[in-house]
Amino acid sequence: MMLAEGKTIGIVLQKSEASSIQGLLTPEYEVSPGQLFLIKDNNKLSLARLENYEYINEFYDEKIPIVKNILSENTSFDLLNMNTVIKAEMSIIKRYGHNSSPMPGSLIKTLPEEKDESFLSEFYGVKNAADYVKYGRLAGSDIPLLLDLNAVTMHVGIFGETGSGKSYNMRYLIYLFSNLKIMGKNTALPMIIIDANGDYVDFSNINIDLVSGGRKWIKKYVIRDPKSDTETRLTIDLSLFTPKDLADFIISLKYGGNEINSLQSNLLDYIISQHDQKEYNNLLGKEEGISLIQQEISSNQNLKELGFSSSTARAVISALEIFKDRIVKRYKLISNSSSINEQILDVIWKEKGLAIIDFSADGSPGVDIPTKQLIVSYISRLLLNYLTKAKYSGSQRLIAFVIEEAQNYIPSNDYPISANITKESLVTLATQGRKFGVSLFLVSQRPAFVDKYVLSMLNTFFFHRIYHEDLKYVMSASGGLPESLAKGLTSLDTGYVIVSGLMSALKVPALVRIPWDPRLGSYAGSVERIDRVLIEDSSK
Ligand SMILES: Nc1ncnc2c1ncn2[C@@H]1O[C@H](COP(=O)(O)OP(=O)(O)OP(=O)(O)O)[C@@H](O)[C@H]1O
Repeated sequence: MMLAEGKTIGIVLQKSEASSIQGLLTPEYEVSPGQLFLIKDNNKLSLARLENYEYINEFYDEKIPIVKNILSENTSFDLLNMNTVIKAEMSIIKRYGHNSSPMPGSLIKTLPEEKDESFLSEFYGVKNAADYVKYGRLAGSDIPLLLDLNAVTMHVGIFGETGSGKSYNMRYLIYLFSNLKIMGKNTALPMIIIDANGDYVDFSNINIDLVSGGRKWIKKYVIRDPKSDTETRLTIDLSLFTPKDLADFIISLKYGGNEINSLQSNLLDYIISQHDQKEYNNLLGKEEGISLIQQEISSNQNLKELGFSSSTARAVISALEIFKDRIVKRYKLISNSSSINEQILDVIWKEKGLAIIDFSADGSPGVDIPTKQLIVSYISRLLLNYLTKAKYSGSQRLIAFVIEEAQNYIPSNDYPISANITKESLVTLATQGRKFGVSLFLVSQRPAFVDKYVLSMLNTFFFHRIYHEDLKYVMSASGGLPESLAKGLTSLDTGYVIVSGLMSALKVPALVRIPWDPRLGSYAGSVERIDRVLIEDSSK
């Protein structure tokens, strides 16, 4: 079958190295770097990406006196217009059933308007386009990019500066992954989302219909008293942590999360280690339990021998007091029957569920970063335990874990936040996840501040407009982008994204437009238009 083609807009004039060609395009057609075109050499079709272009005029040559003359004439602009063409540099990124590069004289064509499944299968060279998720539109065309769900466990990064459209993109992805149709069956990707700013909470109530196509279970978790039956209080189970993790956490909480006094932490580690793991929730999750531990410290005769001074002991007792006030009394975070546990993960798997952990100021008022880290670490451990057990008992499962503001959980060394409790468990998830069926989606405004090792384990990227300082990290994490796309990355319009990596059926980085859908667009985290807010009637 012959692939459909679009309008002819230019001609190839020269072919250089292996996949590089030069051509002329009509100036009537607006082009942008990174855009894709079909090249037709007799009956051989190739797909090419526009790398560079410039508008040139036939009079453009400073040495010719005519230029001076025409510039003083009124009609000069018309003249210039008439004789202007676009000189384009392109590279061939795909050849359809042949191995040659287009010869001079080949036609340059826009992508066709056609987008039925047989066309898409042929265009991308895949067996059956219906097995893929149709995402956005290739820039300058109506053709969706096909995403391969099979590569989702190779982890995904979504990066872009504030306001570049990350949350909208994530909402769009959640929407797509919530309404999958595979071999005629409705299904969805089970997901747990760390929602930093309440960007997804509406999916659990007012906009539940957008995500319930393939799901039978959707829940929002908060760290306060639930206000309605669509909310569940989040509680966690401390027996998943080691005494060292807990000691570090409790001591660091006292110092705002950024410092650990190792003597104090060692002392508390020693005390917690005296107890069975099953007791941790009763001991550290209840006021009485904490009093018991405090007494154990103050009455322990061995501490001096072990090298701990009484002032260290007093400091640990006061750290436990802070932990009690905040984690136990205020957040009521710890429970033997935690509200997210392996049974719930099983439900999330079976019902293709969506769990939204609302870390916004509304869902988790006043909750500090160390506590959020404890929760993220807890969920990572739970996920790995659950999926590992499932795998060893012979059944492959899959749960995606979306982490917004990833720099707070797996910071690079340059980022002034310590995150020992999450870093290790997330690195394990990233490395082991593929085997056991975890798919990490890391979302961040500042990829430069995300741990390099974890960045290197992501294999699919959605790059929105990024800060100049992040360019270097983005380039190295993604294994390089073609210059045409890289140079536009810091000025990309909102609504455009560069998709690269294993999930993309195009195999090479592509510039994609994410269509705006007002139903997906109105949500808690979106910025209101200031001008509209200002003219709203304040007496209402
Ligand atoms: N695909 C799109 N098409 C048109 N407009 C868009 C698109 N995506 C986002 N926008 C606009 O850009 C605004 C910012 O988008 P969004 O909130 O997704 O950015 P963000 O990168 O998540 O920002 P932040 O990091 O501050 O959360 C949206 O409120 C919306 O008005």
